[in-house]
Amino acid sequence: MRTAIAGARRVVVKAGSSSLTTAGGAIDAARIDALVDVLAGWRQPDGAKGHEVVFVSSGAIAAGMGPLGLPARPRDLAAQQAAASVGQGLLVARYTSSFARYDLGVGQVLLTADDMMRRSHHRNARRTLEQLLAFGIVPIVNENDTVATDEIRFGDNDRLAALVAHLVRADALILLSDVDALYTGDPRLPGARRIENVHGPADLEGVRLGGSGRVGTGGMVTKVEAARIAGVPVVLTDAASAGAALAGEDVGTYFHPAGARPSARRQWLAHATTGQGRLRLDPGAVEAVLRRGKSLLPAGITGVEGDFSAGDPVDLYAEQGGLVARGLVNYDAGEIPELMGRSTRWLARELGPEYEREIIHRDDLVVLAVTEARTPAG
Ligand SMILES: Nc1ncnc2c1ncn2[C@@H]1O[C@H](COP(=O)(O)OP(=O)(O)O)[C@@H](O)[C@H]1O
Ligand SMILES: N[C@@H](CCC(=O)OP(=O)(O)O)C(=O)O
Repeated sequence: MRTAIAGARRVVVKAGSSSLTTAGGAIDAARIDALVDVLAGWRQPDGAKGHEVVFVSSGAIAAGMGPLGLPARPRDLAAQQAAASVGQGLLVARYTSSFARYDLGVGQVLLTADDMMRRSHHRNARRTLEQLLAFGIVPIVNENDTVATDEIRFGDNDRLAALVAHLVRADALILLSDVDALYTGDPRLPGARRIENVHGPADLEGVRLGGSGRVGTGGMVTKVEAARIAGVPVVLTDAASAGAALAGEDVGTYFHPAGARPSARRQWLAHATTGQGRLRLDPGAVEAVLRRGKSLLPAGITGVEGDFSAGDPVDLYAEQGGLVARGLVNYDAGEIPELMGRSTRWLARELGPEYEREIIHRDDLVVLAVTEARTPAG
């Protein structure tokens, strides 16, 4: 029995395109109803409130294929977006009537990677989701496919689901695919064995994470990555096992979270943002940030790259080494060269007391690497 799942009060459940649509590019109404039966049953056990579910649903592009007469999942972005536009409406209409069988309302929430990255959008999305849950609504989340460009798209919904789990501080994440577990290799090939538990990267050594199926994207790679960043217990299984997974039964693959859950702010910084520039750190600063949990001061900076503004996330690199950390910077890129290598006391005396502040405060820093960043002197 997986007690962390059985005892969860708020879960994010994500279903892939392959679990929701038919080969012909239409919504699979029977499978949607079966899934909604499970979610509604879990959401209101014996009519009691207190269980909350946020549902991340893929399938917009796949559901739009049939109505548009597309024989296969389109490859070009404009056609994908057109299909998603048609399919998303059909999907939500289907969820609305399916959940209505249980007197449950649904609310559509469409998010972009950019919404996840911008702190104000992120906060706003959290408020909306919390409010929907407080109203007893089941939020149905998908990527806002029609506005996302290729460069900034999630593409698959696995990472989006992990970020939504952070956003709503869920207790667990359930990823539903067309395969009932992670296997040692593509289960369509002979010899593949089910992996029951993943405690860390060592359990994935030698595992072949093959490509995706007929209509999905990303295959197992994005699911394993989502499980790594979720910060909460994750079960990967198929839609037919959703009820058993929510009950904490031994189905699918259970990814155990690594260590204590980081703060919401650090989870956001590490997984939802991308660095808008780089700062190079001398060995002493690497050591201070990496091992002593200190703020980054101007004295430890040896280089600045990129064009960022105060408040942006920037990546911190060792002088000749790898990525060390990411943080929200307190200065514009153009201001940093004259501060680099100076003590805060010198800066306050020469430039004024407002220059006494750190480049990045330790509360706004998240460590991203431990070993590679060690410098010879570090
Ligand atoms: N090691 C593996 N374990 C399980 N499934 C795998 C593995 N390698 C490749 N796959 C394939 O990944 C597919 C699921 O990925 P995908 O189509 O992206 O799903 P979804 O649409 O549910 O997000 C499965 O159909 C399976 O054939
Ligand atoms: N936002 C897209 C998701 C794309 C996709 O294929 O995702 P998935 O099936 O989860 O790998 C859609 O709704 O079609």
